Amino acid sequence: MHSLKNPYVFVQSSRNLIGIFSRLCSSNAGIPQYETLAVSVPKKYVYHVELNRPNKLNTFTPNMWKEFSSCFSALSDNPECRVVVLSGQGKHFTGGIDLNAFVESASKAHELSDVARKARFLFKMIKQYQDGITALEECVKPVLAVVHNACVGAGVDLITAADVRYCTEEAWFQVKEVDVGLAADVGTLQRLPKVIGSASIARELCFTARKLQSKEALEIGLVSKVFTDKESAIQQVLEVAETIASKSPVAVQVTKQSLVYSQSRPTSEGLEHIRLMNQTMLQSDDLTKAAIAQATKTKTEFDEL
Ligand SMILES: CC/C=C\C=C\CC(=O)SCCNC(=O)CCNC(=O)[C@H](O)C(C)(C)COP(=O)(O)OP(=O)(O)OC[C@H]1O[C@@H](n2cnc3c(N)ncnc32)[C@H](O)[C@@H]1OP(=O)(O)O
Repeated sequence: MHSLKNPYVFVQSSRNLIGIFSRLCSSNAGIPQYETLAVSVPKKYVYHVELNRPNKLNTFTPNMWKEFSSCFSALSDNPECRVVVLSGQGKHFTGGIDLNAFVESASKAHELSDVARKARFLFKMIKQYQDGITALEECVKPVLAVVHNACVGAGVDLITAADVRYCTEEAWFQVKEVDVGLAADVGTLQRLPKVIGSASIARELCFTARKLQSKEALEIGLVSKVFTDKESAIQQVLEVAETIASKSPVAVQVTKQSLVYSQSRPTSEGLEHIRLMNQTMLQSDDLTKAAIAQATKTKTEFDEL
């Protein structure tokens, strides 16, 4: 039926067109665009997310926390994305939270007259910031972080929520929060001890806010590898990402989900979780395809997930 003769059809098709048009405007050939993050696709199935406030040392603004949530949630759902490489543009990986923006946001709480209202305001703000970091952990695709130069404060919160960390020789890390009068509250205190497997070193780093150089970061297991410079780091980490992307997305994504689920739970609960996952996933075509490819020493392609 001609849409002009039927107002309902006309309204619906206009809405569809507006939806398509606004999606086209907000994306670059299907790649979502953000104000504080630059997203590109350097290899098939490999997405590269860069902190993109180089003139401000990639410091975190209120919008950046929100964009972490939207970006990593979108990548988690995007079947064309199998692995994410995370790095920073400009001189440093990140100088941590934008202290000017932070003071401005926190001072809004002081404008409220009552302690309960102030507390509720700050509770919501901290939750939103926490959600931005947790989005990396909740993204079912592996996130490989590449740190160059400074990774301060919120930067450590961010990378400890990633799956694998790499850095350059000049990189350094600092759990800076106590120096700015804060107990870190968006993930470092919870994740760093698990990531490095040493409560003693984690506590020392958090209490003293001392700088941790790349060599020591490698020794304590904060990073998997140290590269000479950023360019070679990105190039080689993209190759790691490509290897991961060539494998069954079912196998890789369920592996991440099981690792994340199990990291803070008893082994028996982790085993039950993977049992429940694999009662379904073992029926996937990927298992047969991968097994045949292994047995016949051939390559195979897996459908998008
Ligand atoms: C609810 C709370 C949630 C999360 C909380 C997170 C807490 C944190 O992130 S704590 C850590 C906060 N960050 C800092 O304390 C970093 C302090 N800065 C530095 O250590 C250094 O500036 C540097 C990042 C190592 C960079 O050094 P360098 O390359 O030598 O540049 P500078 O000359 O020092 O700085 C250039 C310019 O940037 C300004 N600046 C630096 N860091 C920040 C920041 N975090 N926020 C705002 N502005 C920052 C610095 O003041 C300089 O400004 P000029 O106007 O050019 O002087």
